[in-house]
Amino acid sequence: MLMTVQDFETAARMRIDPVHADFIAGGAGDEITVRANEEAFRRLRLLPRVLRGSAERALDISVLGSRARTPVLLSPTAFHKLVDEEGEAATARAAAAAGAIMIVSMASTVAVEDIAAAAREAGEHGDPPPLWFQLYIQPDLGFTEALVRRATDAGCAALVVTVDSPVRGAHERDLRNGFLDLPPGLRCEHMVDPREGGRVHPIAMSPVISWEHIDWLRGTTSLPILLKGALHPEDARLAVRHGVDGLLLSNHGGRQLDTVPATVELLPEIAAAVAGRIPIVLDGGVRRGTDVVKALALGACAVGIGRPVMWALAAGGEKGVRRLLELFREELDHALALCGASGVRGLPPDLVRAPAWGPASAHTEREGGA
Ligand SMILES: Cc1cc2nc3c(=O)[nH]c(=O)nc-3n(C[C@H](O)[C@H](O)[C@H](O)COP(=O)(O)O)c2cc1C
Ligand SMILES: CCCCCCC(=O)C(=O)O
Repeated sequence: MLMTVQDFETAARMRIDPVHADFIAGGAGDEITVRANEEAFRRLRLLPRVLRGSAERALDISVLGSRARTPVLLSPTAFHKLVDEEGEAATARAAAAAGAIMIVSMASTVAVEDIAAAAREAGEHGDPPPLWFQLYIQPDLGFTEALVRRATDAGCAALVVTVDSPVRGAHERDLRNGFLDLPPGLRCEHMVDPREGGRVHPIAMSPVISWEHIDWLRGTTSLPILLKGALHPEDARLAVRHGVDGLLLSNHGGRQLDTVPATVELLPEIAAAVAGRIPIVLDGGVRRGTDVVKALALGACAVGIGRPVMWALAAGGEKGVRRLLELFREELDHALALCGASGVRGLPPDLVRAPAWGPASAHTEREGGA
């Protein structure tokens, strides 16, 4: 029975090519940050209040004009057709049914128009939250602008610009496995260039992308823009100054620069830097309802999940992702009830106790003896 995120991973591994499982699980370098994300959540403690709960908890959110029935959104992940023949269309149907925002990856194997159609189909009897679109700004700005227009026309309600990838992270598992390209028959649908008779461009990750490009994008679109992957508080302040509407506080699930801190560890500092001027969504290592509570109490308005969605899709297709999102909902509601909270909004930071991070705890660990 699929009762935890770990169960989905175990089930997925029984069904998919180990090379693809490595692509999903893996990170950059020694994968120190991959592990740090989950470990940081485990180290945090919840300190509940008593005699103040409510019969039902409100889990709905509204962020940058997008309303959702859950604060757990689907972070952008590439190549869903690697693990399911319907790929991102199946994921979108599950997200729409759960009332969850899905961020469509620029590197998706289904086109945004078809993903949007799938979401509408599943949300037919309700009102599904809109999709958001993730973008790597390409040095070819004409191509980038056309893609932004395409995502906008498809109904995407926000742009998530990934800025932690001036070059691609060193995914050593993929290098060892020789997994350097998509298998025949699959392609990044958004990289098909109509100007060049349908040639498929590689996604450029370019170190020349700068704040000027963010200014350019700001002038090109009226959609809300979130930056994904800014980790330094000074960059968070700069984002506000450059007219960015929100942050997706993310270290790319440990797949870009290895040894950067866990995102939840950075959250209080980033929240202080933006001081409520723009909303913060956090991803990286969110595996439990209690993790969601911790992130929201420390200043995020929502959280994203990456690998769990890929495992669920691989384990059970659309039904698998539906079950995963239901599981997060059940766990979140349960954790909130136990915390004496009436919903996901306005959770106070004193709900979370953090051990001393940094040199003091490192010293204690050494003394404990390894
Ligand atoms: C298989 C995989 C593919 C990813 N593809 C993208 C992508 O196309 N664009 C992007 O900005 N981030 C991408 N990410 C990073 C996720 O958006 C997210 O930041 C990360 O997975 C969150 O951490 P988690 O996996 O621990 O939940 C990818 C992550 C994984 C695991
Ligand atoms: C060169 C293809 C880039 C796909 C981007 C996928 C991604 O971000 C990841 O972490 O993997």
